[in-house]
Amino acid sequence: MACKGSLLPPHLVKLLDADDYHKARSTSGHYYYISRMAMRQTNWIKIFCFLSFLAILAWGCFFQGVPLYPGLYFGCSSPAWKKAVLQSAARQEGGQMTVLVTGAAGFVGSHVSLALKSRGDGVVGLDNFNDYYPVALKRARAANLQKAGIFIVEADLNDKAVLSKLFDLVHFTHILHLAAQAGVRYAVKNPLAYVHSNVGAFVTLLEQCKVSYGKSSNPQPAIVYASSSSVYGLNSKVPFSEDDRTDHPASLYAATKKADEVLAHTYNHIYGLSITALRFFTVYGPWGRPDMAYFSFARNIVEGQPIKIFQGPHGEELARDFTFIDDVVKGCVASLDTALPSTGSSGKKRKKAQFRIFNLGNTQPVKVGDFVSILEKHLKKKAKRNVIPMPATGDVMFTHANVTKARVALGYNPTTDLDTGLGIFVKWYKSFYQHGGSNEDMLKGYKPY
Ligand SMILES: O=C(O)[C@H]1O[C@H](OP(=O)(O)OP(=O)(O)OC[C@H]2O[C@@H](n3ccc(=O)[nH]c3=O)[C@H](O)[C@@H]2O)[C@H](O)[C@@H](O)[C@H]1O
Repeated sequence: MACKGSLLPPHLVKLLDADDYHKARSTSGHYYYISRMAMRQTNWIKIFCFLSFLAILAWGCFFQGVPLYPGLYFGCSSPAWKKAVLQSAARQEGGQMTVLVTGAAGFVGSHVSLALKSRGDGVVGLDNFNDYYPVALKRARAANLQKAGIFIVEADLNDKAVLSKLFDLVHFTHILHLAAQAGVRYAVKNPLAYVHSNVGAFVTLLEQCKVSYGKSSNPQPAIVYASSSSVYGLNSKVPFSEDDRTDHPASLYAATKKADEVLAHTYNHIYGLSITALRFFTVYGPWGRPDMAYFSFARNIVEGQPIKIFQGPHGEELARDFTFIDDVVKGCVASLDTALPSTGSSGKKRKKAQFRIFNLGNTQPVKVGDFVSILEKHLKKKAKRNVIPMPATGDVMFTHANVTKARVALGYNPTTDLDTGLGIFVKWYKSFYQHGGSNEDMLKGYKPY
């Protein structure tokens, strides 16, 4: 095929003169000669490889529903994508509803999706797999969902085209909207991420829900979504009750969650969407968020790194109403079960629709120092405590939920105390990130803000 110029036998020189060979390139002073025939063959091989690559890509994108790029959905029109969505949305024996869970690869979203699927409800997930914390953990949660038969549409909620295709395909009876830019402190660093995900995406979703099924006049879905204890902001009256005013947010995160509550009211009022807001109180547990204190403190303690414990301006300890994931899952499922149908149709309200707000807390606030002591006990290792003044990044001094309303309307009854819940978390943490295991490096280099 190719000969080094300096080694060409004399009979080939003749051929070269006859221009049957092509001077291809020069390397360290030597010319290479490739026959024109061989070149043509090589070019055909290249073209064949390139076309095969394109064919495989097109097959993956079209028939397997693989996104070409986040938000760019070739697959949304493909038979395989539609089949996967419809299979995931199909109810099994005992299932009463068909739910779109946004943020399905997130902490709370993955737990509730599995709970719904296990009792037979149809569940379709949606998640943008953003990299606020290591994506590998989200992928691992998504793999659990996939094993249970739950398909996650990989898209940004702001992508109207994807939403519209999804709603054309499936008649969702309920939306559990948990997708959000989470984290109180990171909002000082990246405020627009919160506006994009917590405000923009929520409005995009509400707009879709308001017009959904306009043609067939089916009811719009009922919506249950994640608000936050942070809306109580600088309030001093405890425990926090849903009737309290929420006009003094301490962080931009809290302000976006408050904005969601106000927006939800507007859509409920104008379009008859049935809407339930759930104010979560520092939810923790297995498969949790590595940016949160219980997780990042556990990691630092295990690795022998110091932890920063914030304290108030006069040396006061901060306290949180830490709430275990299993209790929150029960609250989410009960909210879906008790949600009344929306009353609007074709974008018009027919009559007043249900509008609810519930605290989902544990009702037993624990000081951060005591919470660290419980972690130390379960990890069997002392923390290197570094007590510092609370930075001006949006934290509040305490949270404490009154859950009477949720008890009455949802039968919500948190039963897991912090000691029990952290014990379960630590067990999961140690098995998931065990030394020498395949997940050990998952958090390498990650530092929560
Ligand atoms: O209920 C909510 O609405 C929110 O709960 C959660 O926020 P927080 O209550 O702030 O939880 P988390 O970060 O675990 O800090 C716990 C405690 O440790 C203190 N804390 C934290 C970090 C640190 O380095 N040092 C420290 O003392 C810190 O000051 C705090 O006192 C969710 O992240 C948020 O998305 C939202 O859902």
